[in-house]
Amino acid sequence: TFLVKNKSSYHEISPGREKKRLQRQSSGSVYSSIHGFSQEEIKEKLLAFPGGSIDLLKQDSGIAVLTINNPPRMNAFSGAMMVDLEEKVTQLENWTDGKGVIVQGAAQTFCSGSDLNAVRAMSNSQDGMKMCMFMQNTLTRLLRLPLISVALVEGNALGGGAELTTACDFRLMASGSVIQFVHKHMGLVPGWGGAARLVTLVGSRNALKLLGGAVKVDSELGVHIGLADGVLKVDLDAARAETGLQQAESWLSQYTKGPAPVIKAVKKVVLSGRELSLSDALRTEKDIFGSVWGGPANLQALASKSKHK
Ligand SMILES: CCCC(=O)SCCNC(=O)CCNC(=O)[C@H](O)C(C)(C)COP(=O)(O)OP(=O)(O)OC[C@H]1O[C@@H](n2cnc3c(N)ncnc32)[C@H](O)[C@@H]1OP(=O)(O)O
Repeated sequence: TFLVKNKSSYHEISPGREKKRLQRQSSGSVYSSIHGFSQEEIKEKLLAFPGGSIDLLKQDSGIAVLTINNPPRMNAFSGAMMVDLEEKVTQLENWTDGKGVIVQGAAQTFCSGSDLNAVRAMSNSQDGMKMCMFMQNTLTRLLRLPLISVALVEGNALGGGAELTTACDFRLMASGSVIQFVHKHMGLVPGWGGAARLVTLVGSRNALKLLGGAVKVDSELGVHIGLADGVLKVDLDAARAETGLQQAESWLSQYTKGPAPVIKAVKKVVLSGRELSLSDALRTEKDIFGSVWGGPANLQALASKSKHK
């Protein structure tokens, strides 16, 4: 009963609105002081809820591993982890040699969303809105990184954890794993940008079914509706079996082979095509093209007279 999305839809935006949107996009974030939002004020409040960490491992391969690490709470996001994630995204934005990033949960489960203890303590609507704006900013910057990103989903990705998976370019699901937007059961809707991104990924009708029914999306359904890009193999021979992370790294490396400036340029042209109006995307593509034309990788390819057989 789910729609299989096979083409994107486009809509027109007025020039004034588009200009404002582009200005905001150039900083990567959605909200700033012009929206009455203070990043530092909410950071201070979030830091009152400690526990867990977000761990970043940058590897020589150009692929980083970002781990949501709070196993005693099924990798739920404490306030401190929200702040930590923002800091790690800043580090990834500044990683010159980076090409890709894998987002995973510690201890073979992805993430169970917001830490419910922090949610209870911040249940007034002002704090909730500020937390929502903070996480939208961070997850939007994660999706806009000039790196190809993959969510490696093992175990459960629930609530905010499901939203986090949509802030990556791709999702790989282990068999037995589940992505579930449980928000309705909590009397909520997604607030970390997950609904907007879900509509882009699976279309509005499938998104309505997933949110309205709080549907448990397993790997089969995930692939069917285009939410998941692949299923991790289970090899019963433990000696030969690759871990989920190893499989995700080899899957991602198909797309990250080559010099970092070229891979970053690939991500940037796709990002502008995804987010901008056609004429703005074309102008942005021209600028990005200009950044690689005549560059070292381009000159080397020309000198080697390579054939693409
Ligand atoms: C805009 C953001 C919206 C949101 O993200 S709202 C939060 C949505 N997430 C949830 O409601 C998840 C609730 N948790 C669950 O459904 C289950 O715990 C879950 C993840 C399926 C795992 O089930 P089980 O394997 O049976 O394990 P369990 O229930 O005994 O959990 C182990 C320990 O983890 C804790 N935990 C799990 N999810 C949590 C959360 N989100 N916040 C805070 N603590 C959480 C759980 O309380 C338990 O702790 P303890 O061992 O009882 O001390």
